[in-house]
Amino acid sequence: MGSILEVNNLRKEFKNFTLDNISFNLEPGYIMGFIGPNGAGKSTTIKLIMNLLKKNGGEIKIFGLDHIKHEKEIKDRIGFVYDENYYYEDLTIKQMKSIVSSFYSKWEDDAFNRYMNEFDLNPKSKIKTLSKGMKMKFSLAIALSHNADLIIMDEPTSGLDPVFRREILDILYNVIQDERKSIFFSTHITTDLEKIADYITFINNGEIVFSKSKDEILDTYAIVKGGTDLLDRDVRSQFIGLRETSVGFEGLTNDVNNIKKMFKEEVLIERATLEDIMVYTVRR
Ligand SMILES: Nc1ncnc2c1ncn2[C@@H]1O[C@H](COP(=O)(O)OP(=O)(O)OP(=O)(O)O)[C@@H](O)[C@H]1O
Repeated sequence: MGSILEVNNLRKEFKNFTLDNISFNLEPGYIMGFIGPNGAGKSTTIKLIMNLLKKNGGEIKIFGLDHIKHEKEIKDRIGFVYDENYYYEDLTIKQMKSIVSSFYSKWEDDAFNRYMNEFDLNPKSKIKTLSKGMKMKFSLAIALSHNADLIIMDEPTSGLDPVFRREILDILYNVIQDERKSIFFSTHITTDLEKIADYITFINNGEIVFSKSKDEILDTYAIVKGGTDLLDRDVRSQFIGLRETSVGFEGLTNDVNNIKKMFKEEVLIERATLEDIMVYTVRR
């Protein structure tokens, strides 16, 4: 089976920002996390994928099909969760569901009702009375109730408490178990990705830093700690980012084997978290 989502050399120009040369692939059965600092271009990329913005260059294929030529067919198979609420505030959950469900050919009322119970939402509540977290739960219930093969979400866990976030992660993990579906979502909560993502795509300043498997990232990146006496120009250049204090240095490498060879027992090597990788890379 081919890729579920294929992005090649995607380009979008705004007056003060350019997203350029964005490429990555997502295969069936996997979860990809999309990370990057504020303003890196995550929402823009997601809007381009969903054809909510017009691209200036590149190619996007979903289920092997061009995302514009086959937009209707593709969107029937995508569950989309977006950080801005796009529902009619004066309608109840039930009324809104009736409108939205009519757009999907494989809508499943049983699944939706199950999520309503699971998420503790009352179908009679008006949308405008829902808290931010409850609106997110409603969006998720819609996205998960029409047999979508690809779930795309822009910061779905922001504004959710840790208990519900964990619940969501478990649900997402279950979604990919049949190995046909995939999930692509942006988040600032990198610990969530450490729990469930298979692949991480990291963008900064409108460009890809990497798009790799989480295991490969966590195997090659490391935090190195040592005394300042070890730092000369050559050594400094081995690090992606470096923080110096009066007693020593702490740096991020993406070639831990080389560092081990260079310094042997002279430095302390620790596992880098996704947050370390993001912070050091952005600050340089
Ligand atoms: N419609 C627009 N017109 C002009 N500039 C825009 C538009 N939409 C986004 N931008 C700019 O594109 C850049 C990337 O924004 P984007 O929302 O994609 O970032 P992000 O990675 O999602 O950030 P955050 O984590 O803060 O949500 C920003 O500099 C933003 O100002």
